[in-house]
Amino acid sequence: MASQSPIPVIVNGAGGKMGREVIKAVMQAEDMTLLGAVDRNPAYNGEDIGEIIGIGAVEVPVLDQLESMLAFAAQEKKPVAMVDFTHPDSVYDNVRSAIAYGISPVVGTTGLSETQLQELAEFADKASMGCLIIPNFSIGMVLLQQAAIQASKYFDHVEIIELHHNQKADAPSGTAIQTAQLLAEMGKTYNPPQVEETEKLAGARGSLADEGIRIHSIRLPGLIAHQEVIFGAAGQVYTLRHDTSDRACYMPGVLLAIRKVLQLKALVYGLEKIL
Ligand SMILES: NC(=O)C1=CN([C@@H]2O[C@H](COP(=O)(O)OP(=O)(O)OC[C@H]3O[C@@H](n4cnc5c(N)ncnc54)[C@H](OP(=O)(O)O)[C@@H]3O)[C@@H](O)[C@H]2O)C=CC1
Ligand SMILES: O=C(O)C1=N[C@H](C(=O)O)C[C@H](O)C1
Repeated sequence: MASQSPIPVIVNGAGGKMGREVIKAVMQAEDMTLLGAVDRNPAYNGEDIGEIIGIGAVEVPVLDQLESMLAFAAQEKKPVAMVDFTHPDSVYDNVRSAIAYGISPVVGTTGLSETQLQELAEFADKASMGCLIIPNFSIGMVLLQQAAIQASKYFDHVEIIELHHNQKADAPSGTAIQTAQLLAEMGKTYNPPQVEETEKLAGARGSLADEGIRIHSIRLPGLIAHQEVIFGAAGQVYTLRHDTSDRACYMPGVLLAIRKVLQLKALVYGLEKIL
């Protein structure tokens, strides 16, 4: 694995909760090297990212401008990957800039709209660049989604509950939206109405996603990231649940995506496509 020269990696959102985990994972991966760390927080600018995240100096200063980092990385002789864990407001522009500079994006940031995803796919296609957009990097969630797809063949009623920490900007979660899409792709409409419903408080029945699937979002301190997919039928309830207790759970998926993105020439959405 380490016989070839290591993959240069930029981490955008390096000082955030996920960015910090990615820095540690890349530092430990023998086939990768940390080329750059970007974070908009002015307090981090010029500081060693290793010192900031508590692993000791790694000789990589934080830059606060992604554009400067990408311009520098574009001079590399080897293909470079950029991991983005930032914010729904910035991720679209970050991905466009990376592709424009010939840097391959691995995107964990959620909150991209359908239109934005479509535009990024067209942009990556035109540039013949790989781009991975992964709403959830944990293997447990891929397995839950596969189990849900199986169950959807036998159950016509399903709702999703996603539960996250209360620092999360977007709702519903990217994972819940993707789970609903996967179920919708099974070619049926769920939850045929049984009675005429009235919401006495707006939002009581959650948000309505594709094909009649409802998503309920809970935000509380003490939570990290959790999801239930609940199927119901006469006389039975089938519940699938995934819980995260540490953001380290996402790192095998992130490292796999960094390795894979450099082999791609188009945008790919979802971890299940690269396993
Ligand atoms: N795909 C997956 O498996 C996972 C995806 N996520 C997603 O990743 C994203 C980041 O999550 P998390 O690390 O928990 O969030 P954090 O808020 O901890 O970190 C986000 C980082 O991005 C920076 N940032 C915020 N807004 C902007 C902006 N407009 N432009 C540039 N940088 C910005 C923050 O800086 P500052 O502190 O200054 O605001 C911070 O450094 C979210 O969308 C989340 O849903 C999270 C976990 C797993
Ligand atoms: O914000 C988070 O924490 C998470 N975001 C992703 C999402 O929106 O699905 C993935 C995971 O749920 C954690």
